[in-house]
Amino acid sequence: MKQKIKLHIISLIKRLDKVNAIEVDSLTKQYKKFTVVDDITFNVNEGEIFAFLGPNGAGKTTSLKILTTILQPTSGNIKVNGYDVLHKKNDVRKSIGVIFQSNSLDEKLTAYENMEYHAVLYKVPKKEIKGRVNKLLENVELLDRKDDLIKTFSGGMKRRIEIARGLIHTPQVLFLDEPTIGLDAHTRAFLWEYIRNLKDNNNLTVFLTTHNLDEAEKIADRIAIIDKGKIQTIGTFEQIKEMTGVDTLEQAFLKLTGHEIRR
Ligand SMILES: Nc1ncnc2c1ncn2[C@@H]1O[C@H](COP(=O)(O)OP(=O)(O)OP(=O)(O)O)[C@@H](O)[C@H]1O
Repeated sequence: MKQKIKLHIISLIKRLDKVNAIEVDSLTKQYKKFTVVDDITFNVNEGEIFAFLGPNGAGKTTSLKILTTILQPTSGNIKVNGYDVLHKKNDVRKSIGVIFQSNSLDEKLTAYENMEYHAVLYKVPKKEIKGRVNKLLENVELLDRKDDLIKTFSGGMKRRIEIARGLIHTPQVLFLDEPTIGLDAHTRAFLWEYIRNLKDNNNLTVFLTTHNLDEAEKIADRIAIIDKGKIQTIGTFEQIKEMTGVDTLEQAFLKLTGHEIRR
């Protein structure tokens, strides 16, 4: 309850002060002498879908891990939902949902049990758990499979469960690392629509990484093109096309980086 009130107050302050959901100032991450993320600065507005578009090894996952408090930056100031990621780790964690590339579901538990376990971890009030789990399973069209073991699910179904699970504690910002990688066209389209609906209906802020040009174009409000740890440009699809004087995101990427996104 206390946490709910706190989140509500922060959301009100944000609206009054127009505080960004994510603020990144001069973020750098180095491993020994190798700079993986190179002095990047950007903001994400509340209720915005923001995509980090770049090839393998560009530094997308590393950035996402820093924003979600899993990795420490070498330098830079980062705030998520108004909380500093270095000094207010727990507050950041409570206010976000994170879905990683690899499956993190327990294969030996049912869909319902996986969701319930997560709800307990995130201290969702006991009497609200059943309702929330069922609603989210319904939203991802898997309510009829709630008592089936995860090991019997397809890759696309698992991804839908993971996203639903990431929303169980009603986070304000959802982080998705390559949300539709390896999925068939139908599941991809379903998830794109689902993510857009979350933004439209719940004012959820979404930060996603992708190397899929189509994905960035279809669902992102703004796109940051990242290559070799550096942000090359940030803007809407239309702005990026205009800035680069080309017709597609693929051509814009080539023009900005000098190489294709798939190397
Ligand atoms: N612990 C580590 N030690 C050294 N180098 C690392 C470490 N983690 C990542 N890297 C390197 O940092 C670079 C960026 O990796 P990152 O995973 O952030 O890229 P990415 O854009 O998310 O690509 P992908 O989609 O392939 O994950 C890569 O060259 C990777 O090898």
